[in-house]
Amino acid sequence: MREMSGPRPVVLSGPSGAGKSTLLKRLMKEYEGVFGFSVSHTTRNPRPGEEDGKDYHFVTREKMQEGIDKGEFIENAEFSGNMYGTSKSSIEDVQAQNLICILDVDIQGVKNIKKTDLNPIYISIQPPSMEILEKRLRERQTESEDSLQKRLEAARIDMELSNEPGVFDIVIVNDDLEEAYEKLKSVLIEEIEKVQDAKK
Ligand SMILES: Nc1nc2c(ncn2[C@@H]2O[C@H](COP(=O)(O)OP(=O)(O)O)[C@@H](O)[C@H]2O)c(=O)[nH]1
Ligand SMILES: Nc1ncnc2c1ncn2[C@@H]1O[C@H](COP(=O)(O)OP(=O)(O)O)[C@@H](O)[C@H]1O
Repeated sequence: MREMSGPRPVVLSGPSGAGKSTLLKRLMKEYEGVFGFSVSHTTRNPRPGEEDGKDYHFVTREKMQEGIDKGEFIENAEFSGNMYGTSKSSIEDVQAQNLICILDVDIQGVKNIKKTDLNPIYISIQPPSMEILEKRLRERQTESEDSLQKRLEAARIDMELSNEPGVFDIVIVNDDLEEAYEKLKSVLIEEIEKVQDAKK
């Protein structure tokens, strides 16, 4: 599946509420025509403002399981009571355009992608502390209390595993947003310039 000459994909992971989407949206806006987002499938309900086919492919459990059984996914996981997964075509669609494919997956996704030949750059976005993470998740106002607690529980596991050596190429602590964004850019600038040069 990996095009040897194409740009290396990027996996962004880290606790829910760490700031992955915020950083990603900014990156994709600043470097239009450089990145392509791998649109995952999920069984969770769309949030206000989320678009089907853009943020996620919103599907039923039955539909998702059917795709998994057919071998259409490179990885899938259960997170906070819902199914999430990366389909092969979501990555191929981006790679066919010679863009840097960005995947936003949880820690189970990271472990399973390591078993494939995708060979991405692995980046973990971490919150400064559990307290700040909880505050940001509450202020985002997207989760029920139950869903919030499940995310915090998963965050504890994520924060432990992410500190193990060799799991991530880089761990970025998202305290000050500007600083975190600059760090993310500096990690990716080499790949960004390759794509920009190829277009000239
Ligand atoms: N393994 C895996 N995890 C995913 C996928 N898509 C999203 N996730 C992860 O699922 C978790 C929940 O995502 P979401 O419901 O959008 O909530 P949010 O992270 O709080 O905005 C996050 O950790 C995502 O990184 C996927 O295709 N595979
Ligand atoms: N550095 C930061 N300082 C303060 N708030 C932030 C920062 N980064 C993100 N946020 C806010 O925290 C919340 C969670 O960020 P989000 O990007 O949705 O996280 P994720 O995609 O990792 O779940 C959002 O409301 C976002 O606006």
